[in-house]
Amino acid sequence: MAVALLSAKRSKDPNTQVGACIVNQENKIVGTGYNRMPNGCDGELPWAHTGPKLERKYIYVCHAELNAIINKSKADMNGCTIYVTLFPCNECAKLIIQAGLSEVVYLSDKYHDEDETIASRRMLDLLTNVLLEEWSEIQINTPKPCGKPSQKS
Ligand SMILES: Nc1nc(=O)n([C@H]2C[C@H](O)[C@@H](COP(=O)(O)O)O2)cc1CO
Ligand SMILES: [Zn+2]
Repeated sequence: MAVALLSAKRSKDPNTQVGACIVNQENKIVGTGYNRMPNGCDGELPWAHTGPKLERKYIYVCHAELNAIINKSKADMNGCTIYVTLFPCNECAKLIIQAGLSEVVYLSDKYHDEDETIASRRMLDLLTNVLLEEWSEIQINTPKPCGKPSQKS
């Protein structure tokens, strides 16, 4: 989950940064991702979360889970676990299931009562091999940059 949190830090979403990390049965990392615009579209699409539908991020952004699955280094993800900093939406739940992942570990569930989350839970709960766990709060302390302090005359 700490790696998922670190990945989230790369997101340019000004409102919600989400990170995901997929590990195999030996706990080796096989993919990471964060919410971002499709490749090559950075800076061209809106990050707003209000306003007209086509000027809001939602129809463009690739979710962290999608990116982690796409970035995977392993052909087969059966039996893998996905650590994600925010409970998956319905579209990502479908991807997670179809990719053969066995376990979902999440940190925040801030959209618990949204239809997308309810639908996601419904699908994930249907699979007995998908476990949902809540993590206690973890904090990453960003180290101060090393190197010489700039010299002022
Ligand atoms: N599990 C998730 N993975 C994600 O990558 N996201 C992304 C989509 C948006 O970029 C952002 C949510 O924006 P907001 O509605 O909190 O301003 O998080 C959202 C969810 C929640 O469904
Ligand atoms: Zn999603």
